[in-house]
Amino acid sequence: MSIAYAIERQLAISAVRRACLLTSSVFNKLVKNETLVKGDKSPVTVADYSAQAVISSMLHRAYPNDPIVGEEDASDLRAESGASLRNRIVELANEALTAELGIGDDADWGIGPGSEQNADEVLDAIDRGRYEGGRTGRMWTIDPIDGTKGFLRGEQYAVCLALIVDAQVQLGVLGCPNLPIDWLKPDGEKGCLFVAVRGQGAQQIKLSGAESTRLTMPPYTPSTFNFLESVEAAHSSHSTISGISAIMGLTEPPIRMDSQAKYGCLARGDGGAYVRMPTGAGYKEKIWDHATGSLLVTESGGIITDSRGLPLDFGLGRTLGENYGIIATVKDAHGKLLSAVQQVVAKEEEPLKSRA
Ligand SMILES: Nc1ncnc2c1ncn2[C@@H]1O[C@H](COP(=O)(O)O)[C@@H](OP(=O)(O)O)[C@H]1O
Ligand SMILES: [Mg+2]
Ligand SMILES: [Mg+2]
Ligand SMILES: [Mg+2]
Repeated sequence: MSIAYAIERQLAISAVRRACLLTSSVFNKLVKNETLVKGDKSPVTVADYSAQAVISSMLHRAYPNDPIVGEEDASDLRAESGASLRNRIVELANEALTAELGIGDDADWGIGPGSEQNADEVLDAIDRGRYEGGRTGRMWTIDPIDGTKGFLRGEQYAVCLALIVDAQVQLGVLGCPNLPIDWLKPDGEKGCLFVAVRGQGAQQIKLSGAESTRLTMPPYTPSTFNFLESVEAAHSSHSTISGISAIMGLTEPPIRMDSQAKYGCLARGDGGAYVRMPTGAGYKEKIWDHATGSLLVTESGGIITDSRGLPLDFGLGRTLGENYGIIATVKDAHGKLLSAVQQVVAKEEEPLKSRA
């Protein structure tokens, strides 16, 4: 009997691993003019673009009909003003696609020496991520660097890839080059891959090789329970989370970390819950920021919902639509956490209501 998504899993691990090698090598060489500011004021670097090109090219060679929802697009690079950035991205993508890795599960996906692409092919690979998403069919979603701000600070970031079929995440791979393999040894080996397949559990694999560990969240223990939250206060309200912590009577401070590395840490028990609460009206969470992480949560013994207790809906397009907030934790803590979240939200809404 064949195991569901076995080929896709191997391909996804291989693609994320190559993209991680690219991003970590770029970090050491990044120069000032290799970062752009996008329309929404967020940063994007040559590493984001070239990592998306690498993953998208590998997916396309194996599954040419699968659409891709990718965070980045190549419009700024096609302009004349983008020429030097474009050349650098083509060079980086080709370096990553043609490298010989020599790691066991990096099977031959039609890449390796001799598989260079020209500039048009690289830009087209990036632009294959323009798919609008939706309720039916197969699609991949890529966040080539999640936590670009963390990446630029030399802190945590994640390369994220997920396969969604009929609005359900079936497979997710997260690459975290700067994350210690063992949280208790912060100066030890860094570089983790987190992998989950629906119904098949979640694992951590070393970025440097094949060694893997199965992940299970520990049971709820109030004395040690703590939150994982964004570093960027603009992405998730720190004050709401401290209110939730007070209601639950928790004493441990939150761990601040950029990117979906938070989901990887949650799945392996480094942190009790990942809570993300909106800071202002209007921002819609993107599917590539949560697809992989949500499967890591459910496959390691957790539950993930929005702040009203509703499941995240990956069938609405490129965003999670009106989902409000993200609440992810081990099964036996989710009810308590959700009730604390709702109390804080109600309290925060009181002054608004009395003014109305
Ligand atoms: N106002 C906002 N509210 C919530 N998330 C936001 C936001 N502005 C940007 N983001 C998202 O937050 C992600 C980083 O999450 P975190 O804060 O957990 O590290 C960004 O991913 P990118 O870095 O891929 O652009 C971006 O998609
Ligand atoms: Mg971004
Ligand atoms: Mg992101
Ligand atoms: Mg990103």
